[in-house]
Amino acid sequence: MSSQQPIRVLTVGTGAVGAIYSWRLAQTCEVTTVCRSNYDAVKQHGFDIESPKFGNGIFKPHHVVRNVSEAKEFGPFDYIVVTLKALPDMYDTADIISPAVAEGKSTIVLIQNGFGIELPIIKRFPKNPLISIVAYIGTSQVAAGKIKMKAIERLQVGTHPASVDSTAQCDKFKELLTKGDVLVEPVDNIEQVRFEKLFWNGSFSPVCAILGLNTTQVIENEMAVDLVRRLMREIMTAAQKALGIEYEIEAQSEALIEGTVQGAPNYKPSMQLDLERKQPMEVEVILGTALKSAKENGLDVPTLQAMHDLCKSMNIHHLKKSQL
Ligand SMILES: NC(=O)C1=CN([C@@H]2O[C@H](COP(=O)(O)OP(=O)(O)OC[C@H]3O[C@@H](n4cnc5c(N)ncnc54)[C@H](OP(=O)(O)O)[C@@H]3O)[C@@H](O)[C@H]2O)C=CC1
Ligand SMILES: CC(C)(CO)C(=O)C(=O)O
Repeated sequence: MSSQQPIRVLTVGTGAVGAIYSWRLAQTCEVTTVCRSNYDAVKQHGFDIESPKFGNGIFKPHHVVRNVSEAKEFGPFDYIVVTLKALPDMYDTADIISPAVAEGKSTIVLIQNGFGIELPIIKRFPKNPLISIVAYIGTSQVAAGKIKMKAIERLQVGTHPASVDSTAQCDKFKELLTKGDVLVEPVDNIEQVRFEKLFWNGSFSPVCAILGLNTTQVIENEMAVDLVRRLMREIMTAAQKALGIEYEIEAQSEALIEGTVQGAPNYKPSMQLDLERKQPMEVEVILGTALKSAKENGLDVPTLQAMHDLCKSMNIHHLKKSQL
């Protein structure tokens, strides 16, 4: 990166999360956003963002394009930030970003939920640096280009052991985020962080989604919250085997439920919002990879298996309906 050149960022999948972090990075970088259904709204008016943390404002990216091929004229990009939903059963993220990836040069940044999302990218672009980010944020695109964010925001940022050494690129990216007032928490073991996020995302999210109940309604329903507990226990047991870490399974499950009572009342997880909108849920990266890991380690996880199959069935149903 020369000091004369701006740092160029391409965001692919600029919805709720992509809009927020594109905005924060645009404080120091030249940002191009790939917008799909929100293209016309964003091209004309920019993103209209409401955020108790960052303030309210209109964010006009430096360039707004319809797809990654169109973005190429504004590259080469130092960072390609992926904020698509992680849906490996629906599309191949590597295919989508490939027109903009300069071999060995562009750093690929994943800001997505799920465990194991890095491996297909590393396989396809083995020479490119990779940064893996887990987001704790509540943000939603309520109309095309209109983003509403809740107060709390934090990113856990790390590199992946299977990628080329990406330390320098990761350090620079953390600096850019921090300059945009993002709360950055560096992490050494991103796989552990991603698996541990499944304790909540793999339990509350599918139960809220399938039952159509928010977090408080689930917690107040004895049978529903027991389902959450069983999922948490199975996913924690799977993580113990995969990561070689001992968890206080009972105590940690209860703490997560109590933490939800205090910190996320009446909350609809993103999986629930996806199902309400009849959009695909991130089933494979949230439930499927935990299930696969449990099976590889010889564990019996009946609740996780059933929840995976239920959610996957809903995805297949909505996909079929959308193709009619
Ligand atoms: N929202 C949140 O609060 C949180 C989200 N996350 C994670 O962050 C990630 C992003 O989530 P979020 O921002 O909420 O999702 P959104 O659905 O708001 O954004 C995804 C965007 O990707 C676009 N997109 C999908 N496919 C393509 C494609 N082939 N080419 C170009 N654009 C495409 C969608 O466009 P279109 O509108 O046309 O479908 C949409 O704008 C997910 O992994 C999610 O789990 C993690 C923590 C919290
Ligand atoms: C855990 C949480 C709420 C963090 O932002 C999330 O990832 C989701 O809603 O899916």
